[in-house]
Amino acid sequence: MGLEGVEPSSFMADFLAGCGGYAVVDGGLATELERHGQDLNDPLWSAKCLISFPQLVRRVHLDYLEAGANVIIGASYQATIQGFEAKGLSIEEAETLIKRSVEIACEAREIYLQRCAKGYWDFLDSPKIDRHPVLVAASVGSYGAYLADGSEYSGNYGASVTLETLKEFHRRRLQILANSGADLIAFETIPNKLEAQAYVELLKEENIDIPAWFSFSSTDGTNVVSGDPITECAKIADSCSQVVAVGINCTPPRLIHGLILSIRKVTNKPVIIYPNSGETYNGETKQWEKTRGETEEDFVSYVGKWRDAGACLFGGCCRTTPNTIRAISRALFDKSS
Ligand code: MET
Ligand SMILES: [Zn+2]
Repeated sequence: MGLEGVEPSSFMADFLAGCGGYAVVDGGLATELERHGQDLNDPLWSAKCLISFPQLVRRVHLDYLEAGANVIIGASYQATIQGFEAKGLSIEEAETLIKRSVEIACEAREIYLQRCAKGYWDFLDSPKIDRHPVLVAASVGSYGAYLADGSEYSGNYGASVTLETLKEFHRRRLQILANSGADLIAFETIPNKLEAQAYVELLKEENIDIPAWFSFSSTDGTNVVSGDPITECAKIADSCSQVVAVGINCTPPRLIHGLILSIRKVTNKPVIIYPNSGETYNGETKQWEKTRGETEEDFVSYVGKWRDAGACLFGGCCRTTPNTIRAISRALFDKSS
């Protein structure tokens, strides 16, 4: 799609209008791959399946589209050149796999749209299914996600990691993803201000010509995981004309309402939210722990509140499934439920 001749702000406004005012984002990708039997306890996490089981990645994207997603996020969250090299792959192979993550999502969209065109879904009860637009977002996970040592959830990289370190780490993958056929870049689970700043500078320096969203994560409802205030992080996103949505992902549902209100104090850009299930990830044991996890119904009962607070794009992150996305879609669009 790209941005040639299109103002970033109208890109998102047009898309949201085409979706009926609000857009549905997909749910947890890694979660679904695991539910289908994949062991992702690996530094590459979901990106491991780009090597071992790409058909399953495509199937999961398709499941989310069938559940009502207007945006599917590719499997590049933890796909990095450095990570693939550590597995013995060449730089060329690593770059091909990163690009492949977007191609797989585009293939799923193609299959889905063909099925819609054939009227395959006529019997389904979703009135918007034959006309909902679909965007493919290329995922960029944080430097901490690559380290796979839990620092993705602390945002604490230590003093030796500077703005330049982060820019150099992200530069090449971002170039590849920007030229992969994706409609936009999803900077996800951003843990601190420094990394948001690095992304803003890279978007400019590399003349990236597709839009982006910035999505932060929080464990206290006021700050992102590093302790940097969400308002300061959202201001950095607001300063970049290429950013078409700002929001929160992989954060417990109960914290989302307050975070939407804080973000809206500092930006008029559309707000995107895709919370996790409310369980907590233990970086040491690499397990999700049910502290006060919400049920699917609890999660969905929040959707109206989040919409009233001003969010426009809604999905799920870790531990959410196509059922969560189907329920979100119904809550947003089906007046009878
Ligand atoms: C830790 S957040 C992960 C986000 C990514 N889009 C996924 O669902 O796998
Ligand atoms: Zn997540």
